[in-house]
Amino acid sequence: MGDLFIIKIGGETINSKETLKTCLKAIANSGKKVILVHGGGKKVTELAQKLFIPQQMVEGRRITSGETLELCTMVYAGLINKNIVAGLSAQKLMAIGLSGADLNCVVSKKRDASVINYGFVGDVVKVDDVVFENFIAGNIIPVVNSISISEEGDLLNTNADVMAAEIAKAMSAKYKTHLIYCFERSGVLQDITDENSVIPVISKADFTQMKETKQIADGMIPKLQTAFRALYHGVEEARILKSDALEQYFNNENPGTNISLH
Ligand SMILES: Nc1ncnc2c1ncn2[C@@H]1O[C@H](COP(=O)(O)OP(=O)(O)O)[C@@H](O)[C@H]1O
Ligand SMILES: CC(=O)N[C@@H](CCC(=O)OP(=O)(O)O)C(=O)O
Repeated sequence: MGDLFIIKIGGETINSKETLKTCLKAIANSGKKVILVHGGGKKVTELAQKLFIPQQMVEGRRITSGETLELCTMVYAGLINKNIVAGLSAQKLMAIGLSGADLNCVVSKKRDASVINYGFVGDVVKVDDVVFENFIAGNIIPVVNSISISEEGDLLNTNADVMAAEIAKAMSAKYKTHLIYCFERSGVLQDITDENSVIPVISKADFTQMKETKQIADGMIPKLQTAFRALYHGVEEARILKSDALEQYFNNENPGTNISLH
């Protein structure tokens, strides 16, 4: 079985031209098969502020009104997605930008509103592995944003970590999949104020305990939840690291935090 790297880049990475370029360069230099997944939540939050559209996040997930969904679609599936495709093109790589709606590649179901009403937020129910396989086989890097589509054809906002993990799960029947979350910190930190407190390996029990003590919070919650789920469903490796360290990762230097089922 060949290796496939599902690399997810988040808000801070996307907002910094330099960091984004470093990341894309590391992908190009690696010569590996890659699916790139991105969010961009911070850009949406910034723009929403300018447009006076109030925003609310619950455990790292955005409560998405109709107006916010429009903004998310414009930002994730438009500006950010095309910038990344252009950045890969600058590295002489062929890339195609995809939302879940394109070729119906990631189908989701609107979240049940009975406990918390998240609005137009979708949980992934189906990933079309053949669509991704065809691009990869043609040496084309799929660049997937966090807009998905429901069975009824409605666009929905999906957390980008969820998108990445679900794609990794779906591809693990054919590849040894590696789920790599790149973000702005050095890994999962024992103490959020201390960049040197990276936890090299985190287990489910550690996560549960650190969530309780609030040492792990906000956007780190979906990253770890989805990573454990992915490992449980056949993904070979899940790791959280600083975006600048992607090259070190490809050089087998084990930067950041390895997520372990045990
Ligand atoms: N223990 C922790 N270690 C590292 N980051 C943490 C931790 N707990 C909470 N976080 C927060 O999680 C954030 C990452 O989530 P998020 O902002 O959604 O990133 P991204 O946009 O890259 O997905 C970090 O910026 C940090 O503020
Ligand atoms: C439902 C939900 O929370 N969707 C996310 C999608 C973007 C995202 O996940 O962006 P980052 O990876 O940069 O955080 C949001 O709108 O913030």
